[in-house]
Amino acid sequence: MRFEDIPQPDEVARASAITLHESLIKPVGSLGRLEELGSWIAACQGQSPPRPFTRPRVVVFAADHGIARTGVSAYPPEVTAQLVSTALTGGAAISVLASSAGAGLRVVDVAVDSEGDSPISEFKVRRGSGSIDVEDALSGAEVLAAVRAGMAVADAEVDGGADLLVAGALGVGHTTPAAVLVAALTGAEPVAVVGRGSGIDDAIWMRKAVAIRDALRRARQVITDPVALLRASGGADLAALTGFLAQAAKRRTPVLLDGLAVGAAALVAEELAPGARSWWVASHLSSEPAHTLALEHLDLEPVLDLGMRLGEGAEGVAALPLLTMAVRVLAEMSTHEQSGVTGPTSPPPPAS
Ligand SMILES: Cc1cc2ncn([C@H]3O[C@H](COP(=O)(O)O)[C@@H](O)[C@H]3O)c2cc1C
Ligand SMILES: O=C(O)c1cccnc1
Repeated sequence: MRFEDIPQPDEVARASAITLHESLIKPVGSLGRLEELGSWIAACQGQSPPRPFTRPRVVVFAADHGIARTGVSAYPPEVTAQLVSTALTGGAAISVLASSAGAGLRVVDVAVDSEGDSPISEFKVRRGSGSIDVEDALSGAEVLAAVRAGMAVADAEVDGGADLLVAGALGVGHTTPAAVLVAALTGAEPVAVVGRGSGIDDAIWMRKAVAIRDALRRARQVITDPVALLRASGGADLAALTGFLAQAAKRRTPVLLDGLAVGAAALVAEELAPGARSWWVASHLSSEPAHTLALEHLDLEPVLDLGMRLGEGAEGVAALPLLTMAVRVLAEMSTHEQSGVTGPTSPPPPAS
């Protein structure tokens, strides 16, 4: 599986937004990163000024992980299903943050270890995953089903009018496979990617480091094949996120990336769909060390550094209000000409 011909954002629209910024009533460049973000959205939409968002959507992929049974998380595996229910009824961090930022929330159960069908389990590929220190996370058929599920959700969201996507993941234990994917794709040593996840103590940290070392040994055998890597060392959430991020790019839809799990999937998605990263912005730098490595590898500069380490889309949606501001600046601010405000005494330096 490979995504050919990922389109690129429209550089004419980006240049036009940069020129528009120079004519607005503010010293040139004075809105800093907001200017760059606004121009990026103009490029993604292919028009300057860009349209303010009408349907931003947070999509959170939920899954359990076999490795969690070996004791690599601060919380027991049943918490995943409980968190999914809470996210749906409005009490989770992402429920509150998405609602505050004016974004709709969709939770997709791709492999939660729970019984029965529910409206969010349409794309469920299995319950949990294999314990990646000793076995594959998924079968060959399951990994393809999960990647395709992510693609189908991206298509459904874009067809439903989503004009900005935020990707998130929820699942006890997922910082372990995410760290393994990052180490595999960046060449980092196991110890450099072990983070505190959900708040683990030193004893759990040691177990997690061993699990990551053992899983990485297996991962390195399939390093050149992104789908095989997801099968061996990922999980259904990470695979679905990979499909989601690649397909969003294919559909010319900008995405705000979340924390470690999404950063790891983004690394895999860029391997499968070269150039897809032009459609993504890193919202926040997680305090997970592997997240820093993933963003450096992707050459993505995080917008925020608030000391968050949560995932579940919360880190991703945190930058949405800033992105909304960035778009509205271009769409609504007056130019010197419109307002009669005198421009600079000397011509502005060329935009960098
Ligand atoms: C109550 C609660 C809410 C969360 N929201 C996100 N996570 C985050 O922590 C988990 C990953 O960390 P680890 O790999 O250490 O298990 C994931 O569920 C992730 O989404 C949560 C974790 C908990 C416990
Ligand atoms: O960045 C993440 O995705 C993350 C970090 C800590 C715990 N859970 C998730």
